[in-house]
Amino acid sequence: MAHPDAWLDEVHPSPYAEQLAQGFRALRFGPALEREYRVYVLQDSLVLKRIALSVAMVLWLAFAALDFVMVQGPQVWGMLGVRLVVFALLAICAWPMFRRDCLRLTLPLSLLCILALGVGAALVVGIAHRADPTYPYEGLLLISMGAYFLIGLRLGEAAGCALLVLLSYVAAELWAGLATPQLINNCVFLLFSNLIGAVGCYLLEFKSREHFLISRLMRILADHDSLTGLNNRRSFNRQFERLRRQAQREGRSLALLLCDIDHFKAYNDCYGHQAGDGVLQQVASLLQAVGRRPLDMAVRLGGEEFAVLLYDIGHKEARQRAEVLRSSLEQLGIRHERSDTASMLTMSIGVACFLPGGEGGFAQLYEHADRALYEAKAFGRNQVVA
Ligand SMILES: Nc1nc2c(ncn2[C@@H]2O[C@H](COP(=O)(O)OP(=O)(O)OP(=O)(O)O)[C@@H](O)[C@H]2O)c(=O)[nH]1
Repeated sequence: MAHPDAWLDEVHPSPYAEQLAQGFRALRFGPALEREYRVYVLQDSLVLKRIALSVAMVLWLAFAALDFVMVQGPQVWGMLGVRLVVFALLAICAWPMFRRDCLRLTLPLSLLCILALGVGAALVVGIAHRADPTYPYEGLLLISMGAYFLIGLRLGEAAGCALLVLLSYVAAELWAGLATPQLINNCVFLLFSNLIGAVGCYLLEFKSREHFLISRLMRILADHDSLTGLNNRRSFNRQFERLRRQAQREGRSLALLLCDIDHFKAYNDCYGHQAGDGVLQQVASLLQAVGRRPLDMAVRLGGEEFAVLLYDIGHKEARQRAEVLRSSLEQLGIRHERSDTASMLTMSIGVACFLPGGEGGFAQLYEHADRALYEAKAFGRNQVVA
């Protein structure tokens, strides 16, 4: 039976596959992936954080109403004062949290809100316990569980907040003069609840990290050809439109090289399909070398047809690059005794260009390059037509 992680071989080398194979029990990736994951978590939990903040504000007001019912005496005004300050702080945090461009602020604001709720609740309990030691303290549990499960914090952040809330509670109870056995009992209860929260939060974060890595790998698998590792037609179609718009915006040109190996059927028939696969991989490496800048793109369109999209390159230079590509395959000297064109494997290339300010879309550029490729084949193969 195949090893359950055998599929990772298909996406090697990839930092996501390597991290998945290495494991992440300490809930930490390598520095670059860790940065990417943190941005992903922030984006992913933004809606959750907004909902949690709205619910917290409503509940906080409901608890304020409950204070009125449960506590008779002047302390209620102190409790309400604390509730009011915390509510005002939540309202101030809510404003940037609901703006579109708030991503940078969401983590510090979430931490501030949960700490304000926790320390505020501990203070309210302390004020109440000075007069009535039977006043419930379990609201603190809700806040700790919210930190662990509700607002999309990572384990370290959630546990840090819950610990500070617990310490504030102890300080408030010492100030209130709560009997030591009751304080110990309450603290043990809160500590055990924190333990359960931390274990649950660890498992959630572990799954979230695993999901992050697997979803990135799935995207790579969906966008790349498994034999050559080049982009496939689907990602080419999608990214072409993005690059075309960028080229138009920046007044740059865009060149498309359509490449087709000559007499590849005959090569397969003569040397076998596996040797043919090896050749496709070698050709892919040549294409990658030609389209190696960040905005270039090397693609396997299907079978023995490839494309290279070159950003910010004019007609003349595109033709030169195509010529380099054609001759680099020739120079590999892969024997092809059944070729009518040459004694070695060759390819034909059609070139077309989008010039700044030019009209037309993908279909038009592709049609021009395809026509040029057809001519290269018709004129005898192993050549570039632009
Ligand atoms: N080894 C291998 N062969 C493939 C793969 N995909 C497609 N092919 C083969 O590529 C060949 C393409 O043949 P044709 O379309 O007739 O083209 P050609 O023989 O190169 O002829 P010209 O393009 O006119 O020079 C077919 O024999 C396909 O079986 C692949 O993944 N691996």
